[in-house]
Amino acid sequence: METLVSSWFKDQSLPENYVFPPETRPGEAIVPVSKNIPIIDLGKSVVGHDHRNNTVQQILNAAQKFGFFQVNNHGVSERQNDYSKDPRKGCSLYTSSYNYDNEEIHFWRDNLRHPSHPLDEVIHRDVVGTYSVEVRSLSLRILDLICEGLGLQPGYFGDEFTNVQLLLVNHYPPCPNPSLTLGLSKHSDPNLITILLQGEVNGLQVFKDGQWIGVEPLPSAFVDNIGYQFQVISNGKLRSAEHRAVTNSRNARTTIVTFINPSFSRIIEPAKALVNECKPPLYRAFRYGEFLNTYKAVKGDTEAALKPYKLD
Ligand SMILES: O=C(O)CCC(=O)C(=O)O
Ligand SMILES: [Fe+2]
Repeated sequence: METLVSSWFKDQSLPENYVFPPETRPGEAIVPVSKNIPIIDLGKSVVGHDHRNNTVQQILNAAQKFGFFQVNNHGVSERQNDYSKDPRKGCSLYTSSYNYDNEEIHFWRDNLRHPSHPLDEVIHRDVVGTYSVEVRSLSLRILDLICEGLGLQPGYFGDEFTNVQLLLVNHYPPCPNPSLTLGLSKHSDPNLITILLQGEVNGLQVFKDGQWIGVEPLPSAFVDNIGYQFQVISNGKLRSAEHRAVTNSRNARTTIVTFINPSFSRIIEPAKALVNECKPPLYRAFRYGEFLNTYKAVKGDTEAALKPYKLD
């Protein structure tokens, strides 16, 4: 395994193979934190029909407009999580990305990847197990609220749409030259929906209308974003927004990511209820595993990822 950035960054200037080309590096431009990405109080969705409808509308609007929103009063308990490496259990600790060997330029981050559902594969069962169960139920709750807004039946995303759940920890050490490199380059997430604990250090940015906007770090809130699969299933109604992680020279940043994924063999296609003569399907059916191969091959080219599946 390549050495983690965390173990060598201190006495170094930025190595050549972390310098992004001018068109993709963050540069010196200041990206303001946006107050427009909605922060939704999920507690309100349980106190009566009107509040619930209102929450559904807020989430749906955010998922359509930004592909991103934050939720608080989400029911996930606050706790300090402690993760470690266990090669026997499919838990992996690596630097940059799983594709290190094929990268021309590396990301300024270390990463821990951890299977978190089904639970019999889990280590640290008490801490990671509880966290995973709680975040899973939050994800399914958000999915149900979105289903309600889209006109899909509750539970639409049961079974094979959601049964692979991954937990990743990103660690971005302080960086000697944040303007030249990235923690993660521009991408959309390949999965159905992502639930991210951003912590208190700024760094997540969303690409909206040709501009980068910062996502406000709110330690007690979860950031939620729509993945490619949800864009397809919603027949283009929801957007899988492009985003990236920038670094900074002062503070290390650690984020905890939960990816909710379909199983590899699950057929993904626009939901029948969202397709009719006026709204023909925008995408052909494919298996999730097939998409993942395309996603890996196009190396973060967000246009190219869905291209083979688009119908004219
Ligand atoms: O660490 C972050 O802020 C973003 C992480 C992310 O986008 C990802 O892991 O896909
Ligand atoms: Fe992402």
